[in-house]
Amino acid sequence: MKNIILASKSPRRIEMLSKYLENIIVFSPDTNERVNDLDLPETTVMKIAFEKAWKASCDFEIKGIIIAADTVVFLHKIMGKPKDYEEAFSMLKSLSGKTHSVYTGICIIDSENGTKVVDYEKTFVEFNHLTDDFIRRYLETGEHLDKAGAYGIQGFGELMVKKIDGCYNNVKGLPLTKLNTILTKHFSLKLL
Ligand SMILES: Cc1cn([C@H]2C[C@H](O)[C@@H](COP(=O)(O)OP(=O)(O)OP(=O)(O)O)O2)c(=O)[nH]c1=O
Repeated sequence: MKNIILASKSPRRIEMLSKYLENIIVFSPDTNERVNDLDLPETTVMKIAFEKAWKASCDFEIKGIIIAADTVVFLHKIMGKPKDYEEAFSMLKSLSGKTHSVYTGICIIDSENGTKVVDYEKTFVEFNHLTDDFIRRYLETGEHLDKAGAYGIQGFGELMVKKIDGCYNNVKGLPLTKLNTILTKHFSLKLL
């Protein structure tokens, strides 16, 4: 059995993958996640996921199947993790009462034989109308800090969601169904 290396520091990605694969090795590559406003969200997430996996394949001495991902929220523009309270507030205000999409790019590289696959998943999320008071109380929880679009669907952010269309785990940062399909098809590895 090959080593499975998750190139991520995201606790959600670690938890989701560990549910299916024992003894995954976690390595967090040092990458510069630069977003160009003019790029398409799908191109952006696939490019950043590739950079994370590629950097891990270059920098990590242990070889194996490397899995990396990147998530953004998209509504008229790409939203990554908010840099401060004001940006988080304005992100949630702009998402209020509307449907946005969440894109996660995934990249899998077998650093033993060079096989590489890059893909993405898209999920639509419709938000309720959010009052300024609700947004302020939500931001007080601090949950938004390390999350694209300034919310976590798996946490208190669930109170904002009116409807979701697509893969739930994709919103949390790892589209497990798509990942399983790719691992089975190209890497002879089944999650279950
Ligand atoms: C929209 C949304 C995002 N997120 C998270 C998933 C990602 O971890 C994060 C977006 O940041 P990313 O840059 O995709 O990932 P990361 O910096 O957390 O981890 P790493 O680069 O080391 O793999 O937002 C949620 O947990 N819940 C949500 O509902």
